[in-house]
Amino acid sequence: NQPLHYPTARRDVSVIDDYHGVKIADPYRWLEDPDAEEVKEFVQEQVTLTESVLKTCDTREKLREKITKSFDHPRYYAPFKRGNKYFYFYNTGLQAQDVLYVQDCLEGEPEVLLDPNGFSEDGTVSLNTLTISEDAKYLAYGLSTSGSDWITIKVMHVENKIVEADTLKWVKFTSISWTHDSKGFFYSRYPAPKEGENFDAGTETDASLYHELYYHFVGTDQAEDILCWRDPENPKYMFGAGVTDDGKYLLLYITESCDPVNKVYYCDMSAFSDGLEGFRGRTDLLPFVKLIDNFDAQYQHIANDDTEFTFLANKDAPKYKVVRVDLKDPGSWIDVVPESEKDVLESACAVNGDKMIVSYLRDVKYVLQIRDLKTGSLLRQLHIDIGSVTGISARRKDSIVFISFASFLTPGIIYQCNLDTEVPDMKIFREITVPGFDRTEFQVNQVFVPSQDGTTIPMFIVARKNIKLDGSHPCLLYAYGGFNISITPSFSVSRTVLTRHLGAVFCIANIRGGGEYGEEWHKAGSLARKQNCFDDFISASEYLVSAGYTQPKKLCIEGGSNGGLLIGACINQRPDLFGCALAHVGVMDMLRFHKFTIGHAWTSDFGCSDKKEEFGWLIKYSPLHNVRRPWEQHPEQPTQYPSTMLLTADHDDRVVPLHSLKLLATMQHILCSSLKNSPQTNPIIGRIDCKAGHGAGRPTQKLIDQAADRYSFMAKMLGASWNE
Ligand SMILES: O=C(NCC(=O)N1CCC[C@H]1C(=O)O)OCc1ccccc1
Repeated sequence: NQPLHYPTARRDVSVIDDYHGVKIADPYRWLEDPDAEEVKEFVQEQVTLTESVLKTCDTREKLREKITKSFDHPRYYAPFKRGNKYFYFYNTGLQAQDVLYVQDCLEGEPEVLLDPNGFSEDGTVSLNTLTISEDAKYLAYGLSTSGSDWITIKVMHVENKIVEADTLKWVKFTSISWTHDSKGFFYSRYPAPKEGENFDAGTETDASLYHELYYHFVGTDQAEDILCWRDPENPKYMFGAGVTDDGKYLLLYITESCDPVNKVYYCDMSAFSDGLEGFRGRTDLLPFVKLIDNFDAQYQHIANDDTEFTFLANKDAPKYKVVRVDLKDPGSWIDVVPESEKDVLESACAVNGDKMIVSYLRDVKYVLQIRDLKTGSLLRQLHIDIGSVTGISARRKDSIVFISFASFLTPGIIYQCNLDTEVPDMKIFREITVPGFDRTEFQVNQVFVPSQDGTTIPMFIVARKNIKLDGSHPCLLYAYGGFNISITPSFSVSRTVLTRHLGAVFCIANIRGGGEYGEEWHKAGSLARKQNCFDDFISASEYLVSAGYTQPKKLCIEGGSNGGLLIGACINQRPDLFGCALAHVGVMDMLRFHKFTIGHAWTSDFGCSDKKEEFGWLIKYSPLHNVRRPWEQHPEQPTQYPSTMLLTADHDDRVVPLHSLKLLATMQHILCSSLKNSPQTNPIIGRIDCKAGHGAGRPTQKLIDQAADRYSFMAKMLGASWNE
């Protein structure tokens, strides 16, 4: 490929920070201001460069066509019952956003209740959250614009579909929970950010601090909302509230980071003679009792029978367990379902009055059981194939529950399970089929790969049947590795097109930092041990080469967000091991991430450069600070960085675009532009989207276009050929 003309970005060598005595230059600091003309020019130049490269990727239009065709199939989501109505989301195939339907019974005539596609021409307004009142009288929903985390809450009257005047602004990271009198709901918000002229919510990078819990009465202005809780002494604290099934208690969850730990306070609302009316206009907060007032563990409410509360918890149980406490005797906790030796207790949901559906993760595959809510004893194993339970739609009062399932070769099945019958049947309620996808052509296997320190890392490998292990296959390896998040089997439309038409092998490595084996696995890939994530991913890559699936120049690695950090760190540490790298919305400046939007909440996995010891961890792998010329590092075997695409978007206020912009400028400077005949001939480019964010709510067309761009780039750089 002909040498590219990279834009030259100004280097402000005067910006030098002192971290505990260590001087660190940050010449692209100016790229941190999204409103600066110079930054907009930098972005535009990168967009032009990237478009010039993508034009040469000759599978781009074929991929766009095939992915569009594959996407064009009806997609149902599990129904959920509220009051005496059923609700469900459905997409005919290529609709930008899924549509909410309502019906009087499962066989009833469905009606469109809420169609987010009507909120914008280009589908960039999405439904971020939705909660229906207990009697199904009202629907409260949060709309997000251009993929930003900011939402605006609206209220709709379900019966006549009239949207009330209520408009709640500056809401972010919230649950919505109605009081059972349907007079209003609890929600969380931030103070309004300073709105300069033409303020474009979601492009600002200000830190999100001082979260507050409010109660909104339907039919009133937000200004009259009742402030229920806040904690100005702890600006990082975040508040989530939920009304218990009996309508009696308000549970307040307090978190201060992304660690699976939270405080639990409760308020007995039955003590209020007239609901929250009595609190109108008052300035004191709601009277909460502090059940758990520390961050030692995570507690998630499952059910309560008056003062007897059942929680899913990880207190002294890194693989989680079900516990119970009586509010009258808050010191004595009992185990209802003890922690399992091997399996991670992933979820527990009270159903059919006296039962609970629990899901376990066993070597990254799901196990589903019905247990007695009181005693925890096992009643029934629900058989499911290798794959993921992607949703359990059930309430304690329901005897009919819906279980959503998907896997690498199963686009989606919704099972209907009647818990009243002796043997609960798992009947197929809906099944998603993808045009042109024939599962019999593919095989999935799971291997366990030793990492550098001997830890075995699970990896799923999806390939066409009977491929020769001759190292000839283009291979796409994906991982995440953080925040206690488990990457379990899922179906991907674009991936099926890659395996079908480019002969690609697709792999997911369940590296440390995730939740695959519980809290120990998460901690083993965090803080001082974050390097384990990179070691695991490199070992997984080396396995794919040594086992004959692929070879370095045919191996593409991909990850997003914390997974984008993974990609950035790995191409710095082993530029020789990969032919292509795709890093989505990566956290790339590990010394400054905590200063922007919600980044301060991530110090639980990363640490913080404000602390000397933690600065020592971060400076060693921070992508932005570890770009070096491989041909200078190892003159004996001249190598270069893989072809690299950094993807970001202007309204990403989860991981602000400055991370990718600063890394892009740094890589292009060090590796590409500043040397005349630089050995770096593999392109280093950025795909910067507009009216788009971190990922949630992305409209179908943008999903397709991005997939066509990144995978046609991959195909060209790996030399993969198209077979019809
Ligand atoms: O920040 C996150 N989640 C973590 C997240 O989005 N991360 C963590 C690292 C970068 C990015 C990612 O990997 O998607 O969600 C916001 C939130 C809500 C409630 C309490 C705390 C925080």
